[in-house]
Amino acid sequence: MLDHPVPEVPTAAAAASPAIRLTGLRRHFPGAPAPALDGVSLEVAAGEVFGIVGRSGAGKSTLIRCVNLLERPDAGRVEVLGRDLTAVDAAGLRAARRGIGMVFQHFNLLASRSVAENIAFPLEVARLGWAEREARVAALLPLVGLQAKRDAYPAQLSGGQKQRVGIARALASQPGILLCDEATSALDPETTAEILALLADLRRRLRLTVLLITHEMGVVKALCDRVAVLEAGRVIEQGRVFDVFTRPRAATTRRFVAEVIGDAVPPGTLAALPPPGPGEVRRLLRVLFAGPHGTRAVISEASRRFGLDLNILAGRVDAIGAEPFGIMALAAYGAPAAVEAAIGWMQDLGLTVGPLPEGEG
Ligand SMILES: Nc1ncnc2c1ncn2[C@@H]1O[C@H](COP(=O)(O)OP(=O)(O)OP(=O)(O)O)[C@@H](O)[C@H]1O
Repeated sequence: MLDHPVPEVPTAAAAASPAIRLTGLRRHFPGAPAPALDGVSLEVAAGEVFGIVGRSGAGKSTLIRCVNLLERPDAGRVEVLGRDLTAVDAAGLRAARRGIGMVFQHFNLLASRSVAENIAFPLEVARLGWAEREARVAALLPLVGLQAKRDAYPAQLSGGQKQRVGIARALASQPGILLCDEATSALDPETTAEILALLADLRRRLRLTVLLITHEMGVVKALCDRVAVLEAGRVIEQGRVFDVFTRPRAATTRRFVAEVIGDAVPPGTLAALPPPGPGEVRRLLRVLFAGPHGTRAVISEASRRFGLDLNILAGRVDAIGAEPFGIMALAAYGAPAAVEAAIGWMQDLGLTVGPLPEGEG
């Protein structure tokens, strides 16, 4: 087990102060037509895993690099564990950076150094003695499952093994905060799942605060407690992963979550639906059930009680963390009053019922 400093029991005030607080960050690269960051404010609580998702060019890399000031914002504050890093001197910044580990998409290992030597590298830079470095490396290798690869060189490792080295190196200085810059984007799906499981395990064991950026909602779903969606340098939506996934507000967020939520209506489905019969309406609905019960029983009971035809266009029962949910796209056919009554009945049961968002299908 890694001899990792266990955080002191937080006082009420300390528990309330975030591990990372970004306020009004702006970064406009010279000559660029628009700012990469355009007033980003975020708080990451101690011990949480916070994901930032966005398309290519949204500003994710710039944002995460601002947290340890690899990138200096033009304006705004970067507070880590209560210290404003934009205001500290070079020595203060070096010390603060030792408390912030970083994992990179392309691993950034030194090819001429063995696994153990790569992991020890930041400790050499920090001028730790040999015995202490050896002890840290010996504790980290089993933690990332690389005991057998101690003396191997990066060229002899798979992508997943390389990233395990990258993670161990990031943890070598026993940081409380881990930044992950697209840590699984260069890996295949199976290896991605292994690395995500490793990060989840390490986060729990070492009580890490994790800030990660990704363009994959699957990563957010697997690992994060909260998520922010970045678009054109701005946060357009943020919240608990469960809430953002099940009730996305922005169109961009809906497109992102559709990848993993699986309630997207297959193309052409709506055009192929029959028209409503005489005296009937057709309502296209999105029904969300958050809780331990399935949606299907509710749907069939609504159909019987209100004499409706309910055509399921897409749907899925899933869970985010320990929170199960069911989500469905429906075409409801029936008398107008009966359709309204059925919607009211489902809402009374605690389901969220709304129109199918524009552009579906
Ligand atoms: N060093 C730089 N000089 C000039 N422009 C830059 C620089 N770094 C980033 N940019 C620009 O800033 C914007 C945001 O880039 P950034 O890399 O932060 O986005 P991203 O969301 O991480 O994208 P990706 O997923 O493709 O890496 C882009 O328009 C990019 O071209």
